[in-house]
Amino acid sequence: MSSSDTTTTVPDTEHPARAGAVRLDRVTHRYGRGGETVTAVGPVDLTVPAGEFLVLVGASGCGKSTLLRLIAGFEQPTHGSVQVSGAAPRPGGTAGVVFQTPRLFPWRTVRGNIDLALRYAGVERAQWPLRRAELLARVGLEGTERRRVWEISGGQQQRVAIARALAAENPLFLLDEPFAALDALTRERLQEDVRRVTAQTGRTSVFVTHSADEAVFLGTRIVVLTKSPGTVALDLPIDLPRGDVDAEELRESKEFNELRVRVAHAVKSAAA
Ligand SMILES: Nc1ncnc2c1ncn2[C@@H]1O[C@H](COP(=O)(O)OP(=O)(O)OP(=O)(O)O)[C@@H](O)[C@H]1O
Repeated sequence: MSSSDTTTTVPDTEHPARAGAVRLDRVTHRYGRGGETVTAVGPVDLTVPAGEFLVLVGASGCGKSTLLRLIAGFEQPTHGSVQVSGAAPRPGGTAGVVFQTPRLFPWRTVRGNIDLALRYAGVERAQWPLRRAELLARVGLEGTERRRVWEISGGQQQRVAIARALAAENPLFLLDEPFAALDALTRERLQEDVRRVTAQTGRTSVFVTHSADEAVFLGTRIVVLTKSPGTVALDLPIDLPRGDVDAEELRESKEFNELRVRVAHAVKSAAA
C-alpha cells in the first residue's frame, strides 16, 4: 500500500480503489478438449461492486476456484465474459492473489519476498523500506524482516503472502481458501487481519471457502454455489457491523450465529 493509504474506513464511492468492480456475464468454464471435457462452473451472472467483500461458498468441486481463476485472468471463460474495472482481467496485473499455500521463495527472507513483490509492482527502490514497513505492519509482522521463510510459522508465512498480494496497488484482492491449512486459532486471527485490512484499504475482495463460519465473519455478501457445475444458489447480503468491532463479541452474537446456520444449511442443500 502507498503511504497515502488511510487507516480509516472510507465510503466506496470516495476511495480510489473503487475501480475494482467485477462483472461476470453468463460465464461458463469447461476444462479439456474433444470428448474429455468437464464443465466446472456456470452459467454464472454476478456483479461485484467496488469495495464489496464477496465470499464464494460451496461443496468441494463446485467450481469456486475456477471462478476465482477466471476473475484473476488465469483462465478464459468458455462462454460469456469476465470484466474487472470494466476490462478483461490481466493475469498478474489485475488482482493481488493469495492461495491456500503461501508460495513464498523459501530461501529468501521475509524482506526479500516483500521486496520482490514491490519490484514486480514497479515501486521505486527508494520507497521500498517505507512500503515494506507499512505492508508488514498491516499484517502484524513488524520485526520479522530478516527472518528466513523456514524460520517463521505457517500462519506467519500466510501473513507474508497477504502482504505480498497487497504490494501492488491494484484494487482487487482474491483469496482462495487461504486459511484452510491453519489451526483454528491462527485461522481466526488471520480472518480478523483480513477483515481489518480490507476495510482499511477499501479493496474489492473475493474470498473462497468451505466454511460458513468464515464466510459470515468476512463477507459483506455471500454467494452459495450449487454442486458442479456451480451456479448461484443463494446470494445473501451480510450487514454485520464492520470497522472497529470486537471479533469475539461478533462471533458470539445471535445475528452471527443465525447467519452461520442459514449459510451452512444453504451449502448443504445446494450440494444435494
Ligand atoms: N485444470 C483442470 N483440468 C481439468 N479439470 C479441472 C481442472 N481444475 C478443476 N477441474 C475440475 O473442475 C471442477 C471444479 O473445480 P474447482 O477446483 O474449481 O472446484 P472448487 O469448488 O474450488 O473445489 P474445492 O473446494 O475442492 O477446492 C472439478 O470437477 C474439478 O475436477
